[in-house]
Amino acid sequence: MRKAEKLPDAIQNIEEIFKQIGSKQPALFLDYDGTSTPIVPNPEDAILSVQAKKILKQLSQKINVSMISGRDREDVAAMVDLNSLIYAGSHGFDISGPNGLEMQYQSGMKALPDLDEAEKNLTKKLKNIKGCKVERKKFAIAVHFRNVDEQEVGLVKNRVEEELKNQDRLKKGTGKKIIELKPDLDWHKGKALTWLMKKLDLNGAQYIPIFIGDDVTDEDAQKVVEENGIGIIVDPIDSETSATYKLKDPEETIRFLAKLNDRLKA
Ligand SMILES: O=P(O)(O)OC[C@H]1O[C@H](O[C@H]2O[C@H](CO)[C@@H](O)[C@H](O)[C@H]2O)[C@H](O)[C@@H](O)[C@@H]1O
Repeated sequence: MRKAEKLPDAIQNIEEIFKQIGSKQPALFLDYDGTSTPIVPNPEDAILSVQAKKILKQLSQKINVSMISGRDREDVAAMVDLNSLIYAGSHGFDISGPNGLEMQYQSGMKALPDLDEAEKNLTKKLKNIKGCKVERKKFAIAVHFRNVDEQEVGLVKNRVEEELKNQDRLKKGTGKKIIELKPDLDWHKGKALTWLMKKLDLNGAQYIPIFIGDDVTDEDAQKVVEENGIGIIVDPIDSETSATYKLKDPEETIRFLAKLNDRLKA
C-alpha cells in the first residue's frame, strides 16, 4: 500500500503506461461513481457525459470493457446505456454482458431474505431523518447520509449498527457518505475482476488488466491488478492504495480513456 497523493499522475506519465502495455491488449475495468462520473448529491443525477459515453463505446469495440460498480447491476447498466459493456453490480455479486454472460454469486442468494428484512427495518428506522436515503441493490443496501444534517449523521450510523447486530449474515461496508450492508461473504470487486478475466479468457500473457477506481471498495480490485496490470486511483485524497497511478477527478478519467482509445488501433 502507498500514499495515493504521492503517486505519479497517469496522464503526465501516459507514455510510461503505454510502454507497460506494449503490444499487449488492455482489458479495461472501471468503477462508476466518482471515477466515470463526478460525485453528486443524488445518485440518480450521476449522469455519464456524452463524451464519456462516446469513448466507452469506441473502446468497447476494440477491447473488453467492464463496469464494476457498487450500484445495482440494472441501475449502472441503465446509467451507462451501452450494450457492448459488461456490468458487474452490487460490488460484483451480479454480472451480465454481451453473448449471454450471466453470473449471480450463488452464496449471495442465501442472504437475499436477510437483505429484504434489513431494508424493511432500515426504511422504518430512518424514515424520520431528513435527507437520509435507503438504496436497495439486489445484493446490498446503501444508507446515504450525504444530504443529512451533520448533527444527525451519528444517529444514522447508530441505527445502521443497531440493525447490523440483528443480521448475522450481513456485514458492514463503507463508501463516500454511505454505510452499506452486504452479504458476509468473501466476494468483492477484486474477486469479480478475477472471475471476469478467467471467464473471458483474458489471463494469457497477451492481455493486461487496467483498473480505475476511487473508493475503498475499489481497493480489492486495485490489489488484483497490482502485480500484472495497471491500477489507477481517482481523487486520491489522504488515502492508502494499491494503485500505481493517480488521476485528479472523473474528467481526467475520461481524458485518460480518450488517450487510450486513440492509442488502440481500430
Ligand atoms: O462502486 P461505485 O460505482 O463507485 O458505486 C459506489 C456507490 O455509488 C453511489 O453512491 C455514491 O455516488 C452518489 C452519486 O454521486 C453520491 O450521492 C453518494 O454519496 C456516493 O456514495 C451509489 O448510490 C451507491 O449505491 C454505490 O454503492
